[in-house]
Amino acid sequence: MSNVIISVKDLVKKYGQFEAVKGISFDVYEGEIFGLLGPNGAGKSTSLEIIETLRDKTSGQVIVAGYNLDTHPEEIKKIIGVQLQTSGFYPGLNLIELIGLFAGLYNRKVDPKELLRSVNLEDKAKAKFKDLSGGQKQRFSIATTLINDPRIIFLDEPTTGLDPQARRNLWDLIKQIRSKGTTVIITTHYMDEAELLCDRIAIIDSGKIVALDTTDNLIDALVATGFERPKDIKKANLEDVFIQLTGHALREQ
Ligand SMILES: Nc1ncnc2c1ncn2[C@@H]1O[C@H](COP(=O)(O)OP(=O)(O)OP(=O)(O)O)[C@@H](O)[C@H]1O
Repeated sequence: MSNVIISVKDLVKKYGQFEAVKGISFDVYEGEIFGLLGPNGAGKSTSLEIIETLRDKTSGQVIVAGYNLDTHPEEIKKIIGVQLQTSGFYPGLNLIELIGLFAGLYNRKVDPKELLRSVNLEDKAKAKFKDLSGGQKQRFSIATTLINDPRIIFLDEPTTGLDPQARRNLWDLIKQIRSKGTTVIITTHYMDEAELLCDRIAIIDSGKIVALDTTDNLIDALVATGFERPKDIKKANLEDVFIQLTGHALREQ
């Protein structure tokens, strides 16, 4: 049986009279990639930001790695990595300088070259953040979540706006991070991404969890209701064509 690393019970968040999160409960196991899926406004970011200690909750209980959010938020901060909006990075600094800045904030010593190598950006060490491509920016922002050697990282829609190669490359990176034992919590609007990447998925709608299981079990449960998809008559789709023609390799433009 896997260890529970995050336990959320009856979490409620009200913004004034509006209840954005309506009493959700879920556990995340150590070492898994856990997906939060839901339409815009479902309450995904609110829930994540509460667990990340960045937003106050209205009620409920959150335990992260044995630490209660109410009493030990500082301990939680030390063991998590949070992907910041890339707009928050100083655009004119190069990647080595930015890593130095973050390492200082965390009071950590890191080898910037090693960190950049882990996200396949060693060639860009001297490049300014603003001169990176969209995919490179995302990889760099994931690198910054790893600076404090966290046990859990939180990724909020990490592949939005990326091209197919860059998305696949990012999926590989996320799997690689998990293979080292790091727990990953990710929000996404992309079903293919959730299906490929996540061990388990919680589907959130209007502040409630409407389903929580492995992708396989969720699909099997739907099929068991008699649901049948219109038959795919072609064995490939346009994305397959695109990848076949333009290659799998990551673009470093
Ligand atoms: N600071 C705030 N004040 C008032 N209402 C808020 C605030 N932040 C979020 N909300 C509302 O709470 C609800 C949940 O928002 P949240 O950002 O958590 O959703 P989400 O599932 O992350 O959506 P998205 O996929 O669009 O990021 C929305 O209806 C939103 O308008």
